[in-house]
Amino acid sequence: MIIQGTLVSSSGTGNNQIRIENDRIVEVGSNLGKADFSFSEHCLIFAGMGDIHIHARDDIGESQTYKEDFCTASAAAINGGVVHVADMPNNPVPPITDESYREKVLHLEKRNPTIHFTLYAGIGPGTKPLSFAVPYKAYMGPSVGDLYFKTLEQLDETLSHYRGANVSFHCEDPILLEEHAVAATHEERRPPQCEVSATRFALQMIEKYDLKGKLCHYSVGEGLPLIREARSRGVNVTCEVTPHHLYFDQSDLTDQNRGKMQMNPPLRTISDRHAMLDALRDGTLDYLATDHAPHTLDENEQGVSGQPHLDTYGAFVTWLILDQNFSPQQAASFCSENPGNFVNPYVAPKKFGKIEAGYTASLTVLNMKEPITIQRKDMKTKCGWSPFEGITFPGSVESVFVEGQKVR
Ligand SMILES: O=C1C[C@@H](C(=O)O)NC(=O)N1
Repeated sequence: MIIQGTLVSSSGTGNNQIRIENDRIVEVGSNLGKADFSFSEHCLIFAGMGDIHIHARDDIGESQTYKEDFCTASAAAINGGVVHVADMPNNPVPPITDESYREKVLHLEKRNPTIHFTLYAGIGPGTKPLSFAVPYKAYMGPSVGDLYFKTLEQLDETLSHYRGANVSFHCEDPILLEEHAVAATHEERRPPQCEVSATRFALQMIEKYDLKGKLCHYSVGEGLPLIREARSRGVNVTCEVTPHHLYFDQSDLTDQNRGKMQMNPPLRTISDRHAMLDALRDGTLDYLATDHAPHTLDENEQGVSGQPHLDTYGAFVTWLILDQNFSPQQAASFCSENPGNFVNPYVAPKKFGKIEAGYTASLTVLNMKEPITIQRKDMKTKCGWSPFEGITFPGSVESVFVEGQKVR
């Protein structure tokens, strides 16, 4: 199969052709032959985009498949132009923290979703590393589910067994969360200092135990200098940012939308939001990762935290490029290459993130001249709603290729 159009990588953009055999890219060049699919100059072709922080809620124990499952998450991802995801372990009973991880992999294989899922294993009080390499997730304090630490000392003790591991941190300090538990609003119960304090501690842990660290859904401007400083000393840390922390802030909150707009960490100030946009531009933040957290609208109204975002990933990227002055090359870094680099140690023989010979033939094609108004009826996520309903993004997903197949 030959695909032709404007190819985007982190280093440049140009009209070119891609030759695909089975599920692999075998050649990129200008004269490969007659194209099977040719995309207009309004379209940008990216290496398949990856969302490395999602909650598919589908597990071997008590899962919550009334909200989502691997197949509906996969359909939502394709709708949003996402070709691989990494799934979080905070499902109810028991969250996967041990060798039962293998059973979850078998369960996933049985479901047979179209796109690739990388699975995180949880780290909780007293857990030990698995006997094979996986990415881990540590909830520093309570969020959704029971997998979390009550004190940072407990986290330190547990992490001492995970030397050298790949650990993603949910940065909210449990003691400070406790201290603010009686405040009036969700934002006040989870104030910025919870995240800043947890950031400081996570960075110490990453350095102390030589971890490959990642900070999840980063939201506070005040924490960014800590991350930059740690990196300048060689601390191995990368960071995610979500669409909600880039698009919404506390000035968007109304009495009517508080339920839908509740998540952990919460929406911050407008200056935090601008700091996140700037930090994504300057490379302090490495991944557009959604924290796709499907709950039913009723649950959100009752105070459950999290928003679904997979369906709207690609359209949101067109907003970053066309309305927020990100270059397509920057988007290729934080949507395709960096997520690919994160999962590639775990997905062999697949290889995500670039349009180059040897990589998996998964592509995301965005149409930069075809605006889309987000509507509930178009969502594929099982929870069936989007925080962006009624909002028009300036472009949309034109086409998606997953491992050599055109799926959209
Ligand atoms: O950390 C998290 C977890 C997520 C969920 O629903 O699992 N929802 C959130 O808002 N934040």
